[in-house]
Amino acid sequence: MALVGKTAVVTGAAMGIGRALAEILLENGAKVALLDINEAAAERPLQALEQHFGAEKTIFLKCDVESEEQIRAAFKKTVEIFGGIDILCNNAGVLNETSWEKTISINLMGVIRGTYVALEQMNQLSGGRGGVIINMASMAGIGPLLSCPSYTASKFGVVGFTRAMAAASEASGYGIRFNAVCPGFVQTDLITNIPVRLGQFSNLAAATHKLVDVMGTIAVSDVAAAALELLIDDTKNGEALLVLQSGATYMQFPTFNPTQNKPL
Ligand SMILES: NC(=O)C1=CN([C@@H]2O[C@H](COP(=O)(O)OP(=O)(O)OC[C@H]3O[C@@H](n4cnc5c(N)ncnc54)[C@H](O)[C@@H]3O)[C@@H](O)[C@H]2O)C=CC1
Ligand SMILES: CCCCCC(=O)CC\C=C/C=C/C=C/[C@@H](O)[C@@H](O)CCCC(=O)O
Repeated sequence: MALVGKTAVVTGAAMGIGRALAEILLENGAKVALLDINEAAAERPLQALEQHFGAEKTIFLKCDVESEEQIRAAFKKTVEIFGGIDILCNNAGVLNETSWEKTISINLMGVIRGTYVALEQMNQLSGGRGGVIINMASMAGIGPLLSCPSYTASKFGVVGFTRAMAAASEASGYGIRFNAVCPGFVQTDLITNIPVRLGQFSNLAAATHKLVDVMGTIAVSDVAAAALELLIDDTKNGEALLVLQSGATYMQFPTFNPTQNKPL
């Protein structure tokens, strides 16, 4: 899908990966609604984006992805201003093993909430224009990260939800592609103060730091470039794209043959 003239919504867009997603969308000609719970953090980046791409190309909307009401209001405003929604990047996320219910509510339920509300605007079966939904998962959505079981569960959930929605959309004719991005460690605030974020698993902080050292970190622009590939390539649906220092790789998952009741 060519991005020129399209409208995108990015959650968690005030900083980190979300901000980079907004930037690459704008660079490729899309209009972007930046949603975030943290209005103050969005102020400067928004000004910079407005200066660079034009104030008419961006809008900031304060939105907590834990609230279906706030998501619906933000999407409604986006449609009023930009005329529709073609792209949703469900990116907002936290790492907080102490508040594990909040971690699931933001990282997994936030993706599901955002997707279901977006369907009301995007689904071709209900008058929408179709489009693409990108869900920000993690490498921890493919293989478990020992120090953060709840975060891992949330990201496994995001990958599973994305693959199931891709199949549902294809079978039903929503006209929407669904893909997940699965980065390794990325240089953002989320990987600072790791022991505090790990809560009862803080004893495993050293093992996690060692993993960061071994794997290295990637830049937010690497993640945005991988997401761009999934946005523009119309053949990609139900993919989980692993993004590491060595490059991006499409994950292969085991398939199951129900007639033989065994893996293929
Ligand atoms: N940094 C990393 O190493 C990796 C991050 N990810 C994922 O990428 C996504 C973005 O993370 P980063 O940019 O690294 O984190 P970050 O902490 O730099 O940015 C997260 C953004 O989400 C916003 N946010 C948090 N809770 C929210 C809520 N309830 N509603 C709306 N916005 C909310 C924050 O205000 C912030 O602007 C997350 O889903 C994270 O799990 C995935 C793999 C690796
Ligand atoms: C402090 C954690 C930040 C989490 C932010 C992320 O989403 C980054 C995830 C990055 C890497 C995940 C790696 C998972 C690897 C496992 O599947 C396994 O291959 C490694 C097992 C060893 C271990 O868990 O230490």
